[in-house]
Amino acid sequence: MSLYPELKGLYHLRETIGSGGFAKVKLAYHALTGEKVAVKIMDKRTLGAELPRVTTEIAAMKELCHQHICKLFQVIETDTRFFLILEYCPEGELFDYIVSKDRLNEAEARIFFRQIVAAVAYIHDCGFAHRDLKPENLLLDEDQNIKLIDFGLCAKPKGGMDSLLATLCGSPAYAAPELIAGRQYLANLFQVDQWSMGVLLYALLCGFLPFDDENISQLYKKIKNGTYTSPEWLSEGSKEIISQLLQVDPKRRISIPALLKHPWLTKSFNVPIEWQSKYKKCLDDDCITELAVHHGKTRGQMEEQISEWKYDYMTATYFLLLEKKMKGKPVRLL
Ligand SMILES: CN(C)C[C@H]1CC[C@H](N2C(=O)N(C)Cc3cnc4ccc(-c5cc(Cl)c(O)c(Cl)c5)nc4c32)CC1
Repeated sequence: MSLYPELKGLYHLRETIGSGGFAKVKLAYHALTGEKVAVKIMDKRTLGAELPRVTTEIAAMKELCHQHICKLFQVIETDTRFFLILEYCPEGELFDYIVSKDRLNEAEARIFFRQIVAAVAYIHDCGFAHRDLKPENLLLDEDQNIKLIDFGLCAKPKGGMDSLLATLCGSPAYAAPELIAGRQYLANLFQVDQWSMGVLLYALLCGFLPFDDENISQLYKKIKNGTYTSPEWLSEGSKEIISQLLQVDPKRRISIPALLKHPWLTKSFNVPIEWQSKYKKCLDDDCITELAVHHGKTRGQMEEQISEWKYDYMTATYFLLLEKKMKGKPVRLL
């Protein structure tokens, strides 16, 4: 009797590979392709007040499709549980990688940080702010590429623009000055990710945090004043980009467009960061053909069904066939 009958025949569950907060993450094999996936299992009873984080994460991940963001393949909801079927990242957390190497040299930190900036540029372009960027939320795939996870705290401020304007139309007399500032208020919501990337880059290059203190109010004081020290091994270039990210005033903090072409990031690459998604908008013919043959449907019927993006088993099978193709494996269902 399988513990999770909802997965029977669809996914072959293996060991637990991690747990975080209100979730357990297990390795599994997608039955039709044999591809490895990560299954994030959450029990609705223990979620309680955290439930909105799950619906936020699912809604956000359904809209995000990028080479440096952990892909959501399928959502299974029962009356007691959520199952998120996710892209498997065998090399685990970037956090553990930094700890294992004490700290990274500039060249290695640059490779990782370019991928992190690309992922953040993409989610900002999609209208989302992640708001929880840290090494624990950056995983590594089999080629040591960055995969951003955990969208439970992300916000879609642009979506908030309407409610922002509604507030002003409603009772402007009670609206705070930053609400009236409107555009600037929204821009600042996105700037929080730049600050976190500054802390991230510092951690990559130093192996410890710029702002740290056992006493939480001392820690807040350091953050609010932006006071941190730079170890002697940091180059002038590294110190300069970190200081542009760790600007206390969000208006003075470097913007994503400026970051994408910053000399510290383009050094030895000599090209601005290619942040756009490498996934094509149109459907992949080989995958559609293989799915149509396997399900005894026409290509047209298959394209119509996939285009509904129901995040059901069919969506997962399409994405995993595409993963196989991108890894140079045969586009075949078992
Ligand atoms: C401490 N964290 C907040 C949670 C921790 C849970 C295990 C996970 N993991 C590991 O710790 N390995 C060691 C292996 C591993 C392999 N592939 C994974 C693929 C996806 C995810 C994942 C986990 C969560 Cl909580 C998500 O929200 C999303 Cl969108 C994705 N975790 C994976 C994962 C890393 C993060």
